[in-house]
Amino acid sequence: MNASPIQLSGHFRDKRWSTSSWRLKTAAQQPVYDTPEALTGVLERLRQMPALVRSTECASLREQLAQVANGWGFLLHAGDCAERFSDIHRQELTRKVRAMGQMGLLVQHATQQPVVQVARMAGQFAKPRSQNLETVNGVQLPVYRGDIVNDVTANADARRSDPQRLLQAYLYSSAVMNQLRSLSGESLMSLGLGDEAWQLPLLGELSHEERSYRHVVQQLTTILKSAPAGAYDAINLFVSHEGLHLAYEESLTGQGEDNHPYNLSTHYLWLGERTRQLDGAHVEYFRGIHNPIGVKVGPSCKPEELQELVRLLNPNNEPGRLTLITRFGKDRIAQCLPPLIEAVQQMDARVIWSCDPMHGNGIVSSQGIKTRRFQDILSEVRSAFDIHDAEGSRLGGLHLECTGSEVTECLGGSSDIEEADLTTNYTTACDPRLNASQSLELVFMISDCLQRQALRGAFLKADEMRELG
Ligand SMILES: O=C[C@H](O)[C@H](O)COP(=O)(O)O
Ligand SMILES: C=C(OP(=O)(O)O)C(=O)O
Ligand SMILES: [Mn+2]
Repeated sequence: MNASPIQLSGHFRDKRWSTSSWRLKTAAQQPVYDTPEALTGVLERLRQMPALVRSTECASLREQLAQVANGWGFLLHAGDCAERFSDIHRQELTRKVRAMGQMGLLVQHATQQPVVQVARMAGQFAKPRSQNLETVNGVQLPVYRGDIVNDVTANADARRSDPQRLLQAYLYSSAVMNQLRSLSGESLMSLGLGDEAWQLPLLGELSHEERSYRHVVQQLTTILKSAPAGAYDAINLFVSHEGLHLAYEESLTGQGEDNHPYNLSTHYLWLGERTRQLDGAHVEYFRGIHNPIGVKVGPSCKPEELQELVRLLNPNNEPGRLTLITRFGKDRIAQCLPPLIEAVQQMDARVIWSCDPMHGNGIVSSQGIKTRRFQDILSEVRSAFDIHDAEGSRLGGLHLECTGSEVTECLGGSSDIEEADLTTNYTTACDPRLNASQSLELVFMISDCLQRQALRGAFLKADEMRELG
């Protein structure tokens, strides 16, 4: 169901879009290459490469997201902050897919509605940074900008922007896609969902939470064992990455089967908090592609600015096209979110609201390690549900940085990670991720909120059905 178009204000209305029109604008956060001819050659090669996704898959995701925007279902969007070439490893990928699947099952169990799962995977290689330079052991170096640009190792050679990495990023993405496609439709059980996979280390044998978590897992296990194949646990992941490195994104943009332009390297892209300038190159690129897209919204975003972004990115007000991914931090959400919800309501814009409780809750440990507290993450998600409820809106998605193994990057949770534990298994190249048990625990801890919003969705759906007669 399409809503009425949103009146476009301002300068974009008559301007022609092309895959390269972003080049006429200022592009923030782009790497500088010292061998431009090598870059040109690589981009030319990328333009000839096969698509990694079909535009029909992007369109199907858009339709599924339209249901979510209309109040039915939930978007679970999760994965690494920064994928690494060296992490592309069969078993590691299987663990990530299994963890996503388990989170999806918990959401589905709580909501009894479809869960649309989008992984930050198969191309999440480019990172925007707060600073261009950093000092490591007294030496000043360019920052790490993701494996698509340079290497995280702290020396000048590794940190040089290398155009060949664009081709490597494409090839690694295609290897990941290949594994995901080979698993598509398989039963999650086939990835091993025994007791161990569901363990939350330290909830405490007799605590109320442990008992009710056990109960949910038992119910799920019974359902999974008796459900017809694929009914409840089929692996069905879409992939996404931040659309940051515009020359790369341009090279992999082509005509879809419906004749519209699509980014054919991934199903879904999002625009980052640092690159969503209204007159910037990223907004220009994003407005022309037909993939479903997201935009990060942080504390600096003013209501009128958000309205303009919504107009530019979803002028026809199509549900499923645009997700607003808010990331304020647990202490700022109460102040920042309500005026933005009201601004979007005023326009009657059909968007999905998703909560990213990771990027506003970063802290630095006493040993100088980037981390986040499980409790802060949980607190922002709970507040997001409450605020949407109070505003007559609906939280339709959750955006997490997490992984499938037991890393020690975020503090707290049932694995009770303390500052001193952070170095035990800290492997992220950028931001700290929830480990597998912290991710399950987080989703379990918001089951009550999910149930509540699912009920709202069910009422909305019933209204819509009545309207349709
Ligand atoms: O993933 C998000 C950003 O790239 C990351 O938070 C930036 O980190 P920085 O502030 O260390 O540059
Ligand atoms: C860069 C990211 O987030 P943000 O743009 O919200 O800072 C991210 O999601 O990794
Ligand atoms: Mn991040």
